[in-house]
Amino acid sequence: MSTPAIRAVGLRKQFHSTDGTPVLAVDDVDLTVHPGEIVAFLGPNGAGKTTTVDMLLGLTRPDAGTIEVYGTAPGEAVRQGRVSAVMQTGGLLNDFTVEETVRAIAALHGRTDRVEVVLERARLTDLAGRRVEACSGGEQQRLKFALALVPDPDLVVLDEPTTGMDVGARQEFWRAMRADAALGRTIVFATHYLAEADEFAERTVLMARGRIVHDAATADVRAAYGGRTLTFRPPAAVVGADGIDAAWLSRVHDALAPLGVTDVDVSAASLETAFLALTAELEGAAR
Ligand SMILES: Nc1ncnc2c1ncn2[C@@H]1O[C@H](COP(=O)(O)OP(=O)(O)OP(=O)(O)O)[C@@H](O)[C@H]1O
Repeated sequence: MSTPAIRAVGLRKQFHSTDGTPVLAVDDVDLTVHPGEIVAFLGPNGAGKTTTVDMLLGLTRPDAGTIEVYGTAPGEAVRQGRVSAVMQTGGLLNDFTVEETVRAIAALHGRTDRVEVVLERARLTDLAGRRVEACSGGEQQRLKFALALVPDPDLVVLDEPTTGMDVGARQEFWRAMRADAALGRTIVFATHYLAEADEFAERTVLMARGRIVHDAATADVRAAYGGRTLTFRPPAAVVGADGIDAAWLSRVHDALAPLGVTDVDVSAASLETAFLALTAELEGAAR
């Protein structure tokens, strides 16, 4: 069996909040990721995703446990160019163009031969001459992705790379990632969004309160946690400016209760659902 891309055993990290209360950010995490896997770390705010990622990159030292990346200490793997990261925050120089930024980092790595290919992989070739400050948030994240690819790493770690992007930019980002991953790179990313794990990762590690609570094929995690929502359209006559007529809704509740249906929820379609429906409609109309 080849050396695992990541091997963590009994990882633990504790912080102290401002009032001195201990916070166990990562609590006894065991994790093995094999080369070529695409793994999502999924979990709510404060689950411990970023702390785990930081330990993976050698940015934070665990209080207990061990972590190896390709059989060596994380910091060493980063120095060897085997691991790169796309972090939530982090500096890009506003006055540089996209291409100048990539060239500068490529020169530092002694890999100026990689400039064209990484621009292409991050779908930035057409934006090469644009100044960083004129790039959208999504384009700047793709630029960070391009920079991460410069040393041709075996493993790319992304910490919530699409936070703050609109749906279109998110999809563009993942298109670039997916094309690159198809070439065999190992990818680990942290996200809040089940949809991102669902679309992109073959394996999902679900974290909550510092622990791994589920680690399985994404399809299985979806089946266990995704749930299903049944939606229906009420007749127009019961929908007014203030929403659905309360008496009518109460009759719906009464009718459904004997069937064992609970948590009947009336909500506006999410932005994502609405966006996808709209684009499908537009594509349909264009055909
Ligand atoms: N430097 C720090 N000092 C004190 N507490 C910290 C520190 N870093 C993280 N924590 C705490 O550790 C816990 C885990 O945080 P972490 O950032 O790893 O979670 P996360 O899953 O990445 O969350 P998010 O999705 O919000 O980024 C949280 O309760 C957080 O407040």
